[in-house]
Amino acid sequence: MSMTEQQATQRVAELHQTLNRYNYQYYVLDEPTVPDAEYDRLMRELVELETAFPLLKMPDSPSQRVGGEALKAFSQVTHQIPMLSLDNVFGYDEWLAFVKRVQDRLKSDREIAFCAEPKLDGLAVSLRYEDGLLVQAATRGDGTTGENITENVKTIKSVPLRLNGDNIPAVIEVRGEVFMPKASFEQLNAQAIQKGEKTFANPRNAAAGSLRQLDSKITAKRSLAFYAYGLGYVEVQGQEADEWLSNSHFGRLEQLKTLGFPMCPEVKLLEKSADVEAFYQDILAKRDALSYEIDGTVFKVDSIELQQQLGFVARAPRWATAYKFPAQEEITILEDVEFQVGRTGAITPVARLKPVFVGGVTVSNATLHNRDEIERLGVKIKDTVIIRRAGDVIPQIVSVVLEKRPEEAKDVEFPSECPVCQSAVQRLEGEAVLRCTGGLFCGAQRKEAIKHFASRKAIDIDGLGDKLVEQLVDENLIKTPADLFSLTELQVSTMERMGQKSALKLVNAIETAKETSLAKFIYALGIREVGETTAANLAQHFLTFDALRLANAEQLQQVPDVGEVVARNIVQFFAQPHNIEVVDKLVGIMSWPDIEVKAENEQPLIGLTYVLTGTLSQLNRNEAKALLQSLGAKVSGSVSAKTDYLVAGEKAGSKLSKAQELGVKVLTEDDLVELLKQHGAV
Ligand SMILES: NC(=O)c1ccc[n+]([C@@H]2O[C@H](COP(=O)([O-])OP(=O)(O)OC[C@H]3O[C@@H](n4cnc5c(N)ncnc54)[C@H](O)[C@@H]3O)[C@@H](O)[C@H]2O)c1
Ligand SMILES: [Zn+2]
Repeated sequence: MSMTEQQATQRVAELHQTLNRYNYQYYVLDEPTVPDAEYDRLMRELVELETAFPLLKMPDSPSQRVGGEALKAFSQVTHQIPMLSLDNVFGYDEWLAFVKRVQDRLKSDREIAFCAEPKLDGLAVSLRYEDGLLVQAATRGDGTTGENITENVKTIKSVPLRLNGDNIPAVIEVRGEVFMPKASFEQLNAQAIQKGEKTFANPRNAAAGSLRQLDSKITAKRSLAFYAYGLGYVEVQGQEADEWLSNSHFGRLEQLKTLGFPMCPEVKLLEKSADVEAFYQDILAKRDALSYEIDGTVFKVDSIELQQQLGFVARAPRWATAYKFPAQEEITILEDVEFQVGRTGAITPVARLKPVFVGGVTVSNATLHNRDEIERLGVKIKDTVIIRRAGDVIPQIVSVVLEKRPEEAKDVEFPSECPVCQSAVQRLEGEAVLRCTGGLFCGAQRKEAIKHFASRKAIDIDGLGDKLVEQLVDENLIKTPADLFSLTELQVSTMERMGQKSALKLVNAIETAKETSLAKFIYALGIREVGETTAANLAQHFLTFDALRLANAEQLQQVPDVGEVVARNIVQFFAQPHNIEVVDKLVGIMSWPDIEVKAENEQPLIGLTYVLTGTLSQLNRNEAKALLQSLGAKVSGSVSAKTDYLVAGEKAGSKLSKAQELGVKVLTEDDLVELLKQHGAV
C-alpha cells in the first residue's frame, strides 16, 4: 500500500499516540492492555513508515526510545552507561540478514562467534557493587534514568549482597534480569483470584509489579529470581577495566559466576553463526519445561573488540539481537459464545473466535470454563480479547481489550435448557458449573449413562465393557439404557472383535440382568450424587420405586444420608419428561423382589436422639449419621435437653461443653463403633 506523505504524517501521529499509551501501561503501570504481538506490529509499522518517509522520524519517536519513564515515587538513578533494549528478528531469514549486516559493518565475512542466551521474560536491572558490596540497584527506566529499587532487590535471595573471592573490582555494575518463576507466578495469581484482587497478565508484569513496590516487605513476599547477562560500568584498582575483564562476552559471564552471580544454565558459546538455529530450536523445544518464562533467545557477538567496533544505534546495540519465539498471545474478536455439554452433563461455555494465528497454530475456539470465569473477565460478545495458547494447553482468554469494545457488544447469556437435549439446566449454589438434568436421555451423556447403568455395582451386565458401549452408541444401536434390552445377537455380532459366541453370551447376560434389586436399580439411574449407600437407603425407606419417584424434597430428606442437595438432584431428575420416558421403559422391562420391612426390633435405637461433634477418624460424619439412622436413631445438629447421647470426636468444642452442662451422656468414637457393631450395623 502506498501512502501520500499527508496520510503517512497522520498515521505516524496516531502510532506515536497509541504506542506511547501502551508504553505507559506496560512500563509504568505494569498493566499492559494489548498483547506484545499487537505492540510489535504497530512498532514495525512505525519503523517502516519512518524508513519510507525519513522526515517523519522524530527524535522522540517511540521507535527511538527505550522503555518508559521512571516512576517519580522512587528516587532516580542515572546510569553511567545507558541500559539499552534489543533489536529483534523473527525467523531464520531475518537472522541471516542480521548476520550479514554485522559482517558488512565489520567489512569482513569471517566466522563470528556468538554467545547464545535465552531471552528471559522479566525486567532488566543494574546492580552496582563498590568494594564488593551491593550499594545500588536500579531499573532500566528510559535507559538513561532508572528507579532506585535497592531495598527491594536486597530481598531477592539469588542476588549476592557481597561478592565472592579476593579479586574484586573497585566498582562493578552487573546487569541482568529479575524474573518470577512460573510456579510462583501461578500461585500469586491464584491467590489474587481468591481474594478478588487483580491478577498480573504474565510473569514479566508480575516481576515488574513486585519489584517496583514502595514497600520492600511486599517485594520480599514475592518469589523473584535473578540471572546476570552483562556488565555496565567497571573500575579496577591500578588496572584498565578491559584488561581485568575477559575479552569474550561469554568469558565475562564466567567471571561474574565466580564473583557469585547466578547465570542461566542454558547459556552457551557458539563458535559458528550456523549453530544459532539449532540453539534456537533446542530452547524452543525446552520452553515449556523450563521453570521460568522466556520469549525467545538472544545472540550477542562474543568478541568484546568486535562489539566495540559495531557500537550502538538509538535504542539498541548493533552487536546483539533477540531471536523471538512466535507469539503465545494474540488479539482477536469473540464472535460468539456457545455451550457444550460434557459427558457428565457439565455445560461449559466455549468462545468462538475470529481465527487467529497464535502459539504456532490457527485458533478459533477457546475455553471460558464457567460463569464465574466470564464474570471475572467481564467479557461480552463482539469484544476484542487477548487469547493465549502456550504449549499444548487449550487456548484461554486472558483479558478483554476494553478500549476496543464496540457499541453492539452484548452480554453472554446462559441457557436455561440443555443445548443437546433441551432438559432443564441446574446450577447449584456454590458451584460454578451448570448441568443438564437429562442424564438418562441426553445425547452428550449417553455413553457415560449406559456405562454406569451396566457397571458391576449397578445392573452388572457381564461382558459389556466401556469400549463396547461406545461402539454400540456410535453405531446408533442404543441411545439409552433401555435400548440395551432390545439388542439382538445379530446386531451385537457385527461389533468389532465380537464372535457369535460372545454375542450370544452378552445377550444372555443382558437378559439375566433384568432381575435386580431396587437399590441397584436406583443406583443404576446415575442420579447425581446418589451413590450405592444412598440408593440402598432410598430403597429401604421408600420400599417401592413409585414411592421414591413421587417423593418431594422434604420427604426425601427424611432418608439417612440425603441432604438438601441430593434431594434436589433426585427431584430434578424425575422432573425431566425425557428421563421419565426411559425410566418407564426400564420399569416395564426389569424386576426386583419386594423389600422386607425391617421389623422394629431391627431398629433398636428408635426413640433415641444423637448428636455428632468433633472430628471422627474411623467413619466420616455422614456415614456415622446414616448408620445411626438405619438403627432407628434420630440424629440432630444441636445439643439440647432432648439429646440422649453426644458422640464427641477429636477437638470437640462448644457442643461438648454444652452436653456436659446439661448432663447429656458423652460417647467416644470407639464407643460409637462398638455400639454399631453390637447391632450389626458395621
Ligand atoms: N503489550 C504492550 O503494551 C507492550 C508495551 C511496551 C512494550 N512491550 C513489549 O516489550 C518489548 C520491548 O521491550 P524492551 O525494550 O524491554 O525490549 P525487549 O524485551 O524486546 O528486549 C530487551 C530486554 O530483554 C531483556 N533480556 C532478557 N534476556 C536477556 C539477555 N539474555 N540479554 C540481554 N537482555 C535480555 C532485558 O530486560 C532487556 O532490557 C516489545 O517488543 C513488546 O513486546 C509490550
Ligand atoms: Zn442434555
